[in-house]
Amino acid sequence: EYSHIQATRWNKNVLTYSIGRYTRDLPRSTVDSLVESAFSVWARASGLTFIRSHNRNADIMVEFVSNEHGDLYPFDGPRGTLAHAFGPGLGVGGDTHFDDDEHWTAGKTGYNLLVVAAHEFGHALGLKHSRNPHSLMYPTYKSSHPVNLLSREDVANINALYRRAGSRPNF
Ligand SMILES: CC(C)C[C@H](CS(C)(=N)=N)C(=O)N[C@H]1Cc2cn(c3ccccc23)CCCCCCNC1=O
Ligand SMILES: [Ca+2]
Ligand SMILES: [Zn+2]
Ligand SMILES: [Zn+2]
Repeated sequence: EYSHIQATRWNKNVLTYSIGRYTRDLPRSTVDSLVESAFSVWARASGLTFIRSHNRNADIMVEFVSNEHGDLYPFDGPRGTLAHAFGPGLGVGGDTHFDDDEHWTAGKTGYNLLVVAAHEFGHALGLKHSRNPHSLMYPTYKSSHPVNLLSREDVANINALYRRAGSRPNF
């Protein structure tokens, strides 16, 4: 079990991710593109770069698992908790798990993978929950979010954590 060295933010601008176990609810290519889209939501707002890798020592491991799955946070069957993500750090840091007892979809029925993944990756980057129901980081699932998912508050919070990483100084 990793001794999870919890950090408040990543100390690098380029992060790798790898997808392990998939869900049977969606074609793999659909999962790949929804995960990529969820990362790009945060990339646009933070200046961070996310690169997909195919080995298990990526910064962020993305997996669909159910019930007991090897960390201290077993899932709970259908509904209830939909997913969780560890905050920035070595080893298990950033790792994101989706409860495969949920019905994952790319649309309005079931739980929309893009919406949930974008919320989880917010946690994986170091964001906490927001009390603003319009925020993507609100603690409960909402199927309807604006097209680009992030509220002004989400953008402000990710900017506070990663001041537009990689941007040029304005002189
Ligand atoms: C915001 C999500 C994408 C991620 C969060 C998990 S996390 C760690 N990443 N913040 C989540 O799963 N929240 C629960 C919160 C929740 C709502 N209820 C629950 C009943 C039992 C347990 C949890 C819940 C009431 C019934 C509805 C259950 C289905 C929807 N579940 C939720 O919205
Ligand atoms: Ca569940
Ligand atoms: Zn887990
Ligand atoms: Zn959350």
